[in-house]
Amino acid sequence: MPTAALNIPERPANGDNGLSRTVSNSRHDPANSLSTSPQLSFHSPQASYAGPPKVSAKQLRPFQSQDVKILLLENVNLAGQEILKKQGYQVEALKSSLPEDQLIEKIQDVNVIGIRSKTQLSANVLKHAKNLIVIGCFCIGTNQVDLQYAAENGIAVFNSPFSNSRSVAELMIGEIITLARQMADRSMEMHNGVWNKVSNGCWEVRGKTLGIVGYGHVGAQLSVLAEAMGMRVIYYDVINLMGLGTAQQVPNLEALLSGADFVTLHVPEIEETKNMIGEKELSQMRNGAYLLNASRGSVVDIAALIAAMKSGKIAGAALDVYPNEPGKNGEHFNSQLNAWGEELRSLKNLILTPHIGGSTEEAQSAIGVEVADALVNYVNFGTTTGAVNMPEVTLRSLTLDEPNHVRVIYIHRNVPGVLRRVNEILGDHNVDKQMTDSRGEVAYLMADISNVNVSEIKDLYQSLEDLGSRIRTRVLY
Ligand SMILES: NC(=O)c1ccc[n+]([C@@H]2O[C@H](COP(=O)([O-])OP(=O)(O)OC[C@H]3O[C@@H](n4cnc5c(N)ncnc54)[C@H](O)[C@@H]3O)[C@@H](O)[C@H]2O)c1
Ligand SMILES: O=C(O)[C@H](O)COP(=O)(O)O
Repeated sequence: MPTAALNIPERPANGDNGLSRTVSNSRHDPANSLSTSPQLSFHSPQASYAGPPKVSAKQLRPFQSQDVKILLLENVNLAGQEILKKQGYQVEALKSSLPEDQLIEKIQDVNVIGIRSKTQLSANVLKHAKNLIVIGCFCIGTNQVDLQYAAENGIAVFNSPFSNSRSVAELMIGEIITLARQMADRSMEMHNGVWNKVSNGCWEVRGKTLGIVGYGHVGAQLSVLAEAMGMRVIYYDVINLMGLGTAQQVPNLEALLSGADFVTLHVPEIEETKNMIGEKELSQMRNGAYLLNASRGSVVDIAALIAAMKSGKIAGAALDVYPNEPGKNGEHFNSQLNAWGEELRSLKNLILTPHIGGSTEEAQSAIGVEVADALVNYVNFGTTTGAVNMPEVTLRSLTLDEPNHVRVIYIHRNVPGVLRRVNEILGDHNVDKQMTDSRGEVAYLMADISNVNVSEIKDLYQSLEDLGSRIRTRVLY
């Protein structure tokens, strides 16, 4: 009987139309569908994600809240954890990331996973995540997730695009002055009981030129702060952007490198930015210039940087990110992790920080709330606003005076003829509203349909599932 496989119950004997008991949520295997609440229970929306007050908004439930399993890794902020727990979801929160074998074991069981920059959600890991519907990156970068694989398998990915930008920019300002005054070395010497008062090679930053590579959220914040300290700002970006204040865009990377006293990197990790700063680029920098990297470890060829610092070409550097980073606090940063580890640590006027650019109380709680809200909205309503790998689709809420409505979500391959076939299926019902959009190979359709009873849901669900274009079908009510 198909109902068993789909976890869609038969119409109950009490005459209830059964909508409260029904859910369909599949990817490729209907056996992975999640079952639903046996009680009819409409909940008032949680304050954390309700947006503007909607007195009669009906909170859709994809399945019983306590059936939703969430795994949070890498010490996701408590503010975010609380939002998810308040929904009644099962939340397991770990402080560290997990090595691939442990991750593969854990991910098989969960519907939602929350990570930060360390956890690698590769295709190899995600192929084991048969119940996963959404990933929350509680950070800015999403390079650690195979976004395309996720989209093609109906897994939405959300991040927090700018909640830690200010924290990173402020750290850069602190580091620029620290490098210019060799402050880290002087402090280290004093910690070792050595008094070493020097002015040789120490500078004010006023009047110096800051070169920003990547003028996005972080770069633009930094630009404003640097000008306030009397620095001149130039920037290089692959797109034309209006400079803030008197900052000036330069036409290429070489112009930036040769024109700046301090070069700071704020680009994403993509193919084009891999080893973007290597031997050649370091040689194009001014003699005695400084390099700062708080973007991703893959952007700088560190062996080349070590050579440039040893030769005196580069007077100082600040690194917050590394090609290989420890998975948790207390692990060692040494040559076993990165071949040049010990050599790097021995250099003078080099600030090494453990990927703390976004690690402030302000940034972490803002990120926690933003990403947790996005996850709740996706799980409960199917809303993809802000998703980084899916078309952005939302519909106004269903209301409490629409008890027999359901929301159909259909993620499908973006091929000709699908909408016609989907609408033939939905057309047997009253389609109140519908929105569809595509992004690359994947399309996302959301439709609210009315006057539905349970047997119709089962048929509707199965008909959508049977279409060859289907990636994932969800029915929320
Ligand atoms: N160290 C940390 O804790 C920390 C915190 C936040 C962000 N980050 C990293 O910093 C990166 C930048 O953050 P953001 O919020 O400013 O991102 P963003 O997307 O707002 O800005 C990135 C900018 O880089 C530009 N860009 C892309 N490719 C480029 C190229 N080849 N050459 C020049 N410019 C290029 C883009 O056009 C964009 O303007 C993130 O992707 C993330 O990896 C690190
Ligand atoms: O991408 C980011 O936001 C930063 O790299 C910070 O990552 P984290 O949350 O792992 O510190």
